[in-house]
Amino acid sequence: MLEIRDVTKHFGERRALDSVSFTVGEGRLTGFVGGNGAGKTTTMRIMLGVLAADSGTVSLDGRPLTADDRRRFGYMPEERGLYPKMKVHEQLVYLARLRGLRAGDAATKADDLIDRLELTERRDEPIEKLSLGNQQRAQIAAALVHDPDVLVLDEPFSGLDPMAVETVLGVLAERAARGVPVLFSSHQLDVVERLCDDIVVIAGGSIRAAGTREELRAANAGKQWELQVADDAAWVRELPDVDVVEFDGGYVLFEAEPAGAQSVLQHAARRGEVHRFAPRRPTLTEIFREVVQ
Ligand SMILES: Nc1ncnc2c1ncn2[C@@H]1O[C@H](COP(=O)(O)OP(=O)(O)OP(=O)(O)O)[C@@H](O)[C@H]1O
Repeated sequence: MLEIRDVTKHFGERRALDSVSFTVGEGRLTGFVGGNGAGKTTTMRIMLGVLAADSGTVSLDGRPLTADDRRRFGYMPEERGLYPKMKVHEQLVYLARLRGLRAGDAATKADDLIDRLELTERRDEPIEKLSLGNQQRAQIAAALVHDPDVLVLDEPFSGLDPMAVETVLGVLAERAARGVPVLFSSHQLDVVERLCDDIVVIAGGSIRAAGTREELRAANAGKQWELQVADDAAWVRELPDVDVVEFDGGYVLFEAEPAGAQSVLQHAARRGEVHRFAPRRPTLTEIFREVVQ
């Protein structure tokens, strides 16, 4: 498990991170979401040891991280850093060799990733000749080629078309399934919501929410309830302490305290058939809006 605890970082007078703590569990795909300037890149750089924290710790399986541990990390930095003139396969082999792989292994792993990330036809082209989306795939391959023990990826999905997002997701999910903790930042809340086991939300340099997708949705469920009945549900409007938010025939979305909601259910049951009654779970976009305020 990768753990960041109480990390604070200033740039001059400006506090970029304020006592940031969260964990990335083994085999968990963890999405790190936050608006521009929220502190994602700074947090990731500190995890990788590219930047020093003012205070706080980063540990792996309960021990402070060492330089050796970090050699076993796969990192995709915000500033993409492949050699423009080097060919895709050549570049990946070079990086794998730097990380200590033997020539034969490096070549096999490079070719596997090139195939998995659908770059086969670009294998022997220089990076600078690739489209931006394909350069991005090559960057992801570069972070994975030495079979890292931990993955930290800054915006791996930016600039990818929906098909490429699926391809990359598949590759990351495979690594997670082997037990690798995977942390990636993203602005694409729909991707994070669909894919992640765990979600960490940061705003203004502090963590605003963290947990499994379901925990976050349950914790932020608020006071909204959904009711679906067989007949017209206009009567809900007449009840005290209930605010109807949306209404369509037999469907009502309303706000109420738990006791008020139970009273709506009792009314509904007395009147006829109840098809559905449940607290409404917010989407990640709604939670995000709520917690970053
Ligand atoms: N090297 C630096 N010098 C001064 N300020 C910095 C530096 N790096 C980051 N900051 C500031 O720290 C804060 C956090 O920035 P960071 O890049 O970590 O945010 P982010 O969440 O990655 O944003 P984005 O999604 O826009 O990349 C911002 O206010 C930023 O201006």
